[in-house]
Amino acid sequence: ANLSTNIAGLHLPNLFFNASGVCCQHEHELKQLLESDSGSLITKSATYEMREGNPSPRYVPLPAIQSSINSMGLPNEGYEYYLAYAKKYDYSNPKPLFVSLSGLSVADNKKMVEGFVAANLPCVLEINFSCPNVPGKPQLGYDMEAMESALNVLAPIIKKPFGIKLPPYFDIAHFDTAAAIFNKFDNLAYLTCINSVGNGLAIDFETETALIKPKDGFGGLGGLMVLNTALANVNAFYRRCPNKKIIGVGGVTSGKEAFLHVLAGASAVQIGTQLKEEGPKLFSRVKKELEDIMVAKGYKSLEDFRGKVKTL
Ligand SMILES: CC(C)(C)CCc1c(C(=O)O)[nH]c(=O)[nH]c1=O
Repeated sequence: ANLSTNIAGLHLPNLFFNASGVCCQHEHELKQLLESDSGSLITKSATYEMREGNPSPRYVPLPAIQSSINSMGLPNEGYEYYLAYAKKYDYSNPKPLFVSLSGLSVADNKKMVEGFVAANLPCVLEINFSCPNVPGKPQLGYDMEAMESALNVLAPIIKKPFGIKLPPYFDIAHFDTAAAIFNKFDNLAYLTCINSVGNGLAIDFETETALIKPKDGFGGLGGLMVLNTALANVNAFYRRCPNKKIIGVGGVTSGKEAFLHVLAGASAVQIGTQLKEEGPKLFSRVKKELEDIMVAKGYKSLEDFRGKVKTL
C-alpha cells in the first residue's frame, strides 16, 4: 500500500507528521522526528521574540479518554532560531520541512514571513491562525474580517504555496464564510484542520482542582475527544475548497482514525496528543496499521479513498 502524498507542491513519503507544538520546539526533538517513520516534520509555532510560555502544569494528558488539555502559552525559541534551522536543513532529505509561524500581531507575522521569504528556502510556511489577536477580541481564526485582512497582507508577500492552521468551527455559516475567504487566495495551498478545541476545563475529582495552572485551568482540548469535530472540519473545507489540500489533525491515535481523516478528505495527517504520550515510535505503528487497513479494504493508494466518505 502506498502512503505517499503531496502538499504545497512537495512530496511526502508518507502522510503522517507531528502537529505543530509537539516534539518540535528544539532541534534535538526535530532530529527525533527526522529519525522516525514520519513523512515530514513541522516546527513549534514561532513568535518574533523567544517565549518561555505559561507556568506549569500547562499540558496534562487525560488518559481515560486518550485526550489532553494544554495552555502552553506559545513557548518557543523565537523565529530566528527556526529560520536558522530552515537554512541549514538538508532539503535532499525525503521529508519536506514545514515551519509554523504564530505572530502576536499581523505586523509580527509580516516581519517573520519577510525574513523567510528573503531567505528563499524550500520549506513550507504554515501560519497559525489560532494566534492571539488584539486582547479582548477573539483569536484571529474566529474573526473573519481580521482573517481576510491578514491574508491580504501575508499571501502576496509569501508568493509561494503556504498553509494556515485553523481552529475548529462549529456552525455551517462559519464554514461557508471562512471557505469563501480562503478561496480568494490562490497560493493558500492547504488548510490544517483542526487546532485544539479552545478553552476547555479539566477538573480533578479527588482534589476538586483544575488540572492546569494557566487561565484558571482553561486550555485547548486535543486527542480522541476532538476526533469527530476534526473530521467535520476536514470534510467541510474539503467540500468547499476543491482547489486546496486539507491536512487533518485531531483525534488520531491509530491507523483507524488516520483512515477516517483521509476518507473525510485529508491529504496528510498530523498527530499531537498521541505523539506527546507515545513518542516518535508512534509513526511506525500507525503507518503499519493504516497499511493493514488499506490491504484489508483493497485500497492501493490514498487517492483510492480520499474524500470518498459516503452519505446516507
Ligand atoms: C493558543 C496560542 C497560545 C494562542 C497559540 C499556540 C497554541 C498552543 C499554545 O502554545 O498554548 N496550544 C495549542 O493547542 N494550540 C496553539 O495554537
